[in-house]
Amino acid sequence: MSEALLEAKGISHGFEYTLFDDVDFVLKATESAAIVGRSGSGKSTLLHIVSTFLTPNEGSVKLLNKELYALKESEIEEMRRYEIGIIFQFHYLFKGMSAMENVNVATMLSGEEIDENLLEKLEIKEVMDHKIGDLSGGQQQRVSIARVLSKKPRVIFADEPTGNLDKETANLVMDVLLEYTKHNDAALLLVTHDNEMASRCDKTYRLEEKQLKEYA
Ligand SMILES: Nc1ncnc2c1ncn2[C@@H]1O[C@H](COP(=O)(O)OP(=O)(O)OP(=O)(O)O)[C@@H](O)[C@H]1O
Repeated sequence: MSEALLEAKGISHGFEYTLFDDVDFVLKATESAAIVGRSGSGKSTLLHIVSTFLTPNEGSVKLLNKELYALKESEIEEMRRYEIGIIFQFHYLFKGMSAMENVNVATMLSGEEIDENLLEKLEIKEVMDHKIGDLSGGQQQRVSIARVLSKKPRVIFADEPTGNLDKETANLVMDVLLEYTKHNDAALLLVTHDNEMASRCDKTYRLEEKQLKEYA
């Protein structure tokens, strides 16, 4: 059986009111899972909790066999830099640099070669020498995905990775993310409003009534 890369136990969190209560969640190697739910139900908050960015009010998160919120800040930084890939709506691209220079930063960290195939699949190969600021929002989003995958992360967290893409491009991005996950013994957790993209994952969960329920 595949090993668990992410294990969340008894997670409760909220701000003015409780968003979710006593949530358990496991994600295994090669597995992809989507979280859907109404706007404001707490999907992004849950994603932040399991991806190192927010300590829950209650519960524990084990990521790559490390008890997340017992780690020192420097260990968490290390994990973000080398072991996990984060694709959030706001992407952290360096605006003044070209797309290729941005991806180079990641390959320098991973010690991997730039995967030309990946750039081709994401349909950004032709624009890699353009400055980030000269690319469209959707192109920038795909450059940020190329950069994250070039790092060869073991777990990928994505918040609306296909949010501002047309359907065809969205499917292409999903192809790339799912293929990466299977071929690299990695895991993918994504938050989306797009049921069609969610249904392409191995598992779909809905956050409702303060619980995470798996879709049949
Ligand atoms: N740092 C914070 N401080 C206070 N309230 C917050 C904070 N972060 C999120 N919230 C609140 O928690 C609730 C859930 O937000 P969250 O972004 O997790 O929902 P979501 O399900 O991802 O929504 P959407 O689908 O609209 O992106 C919202 O009411 C939001 O205002």
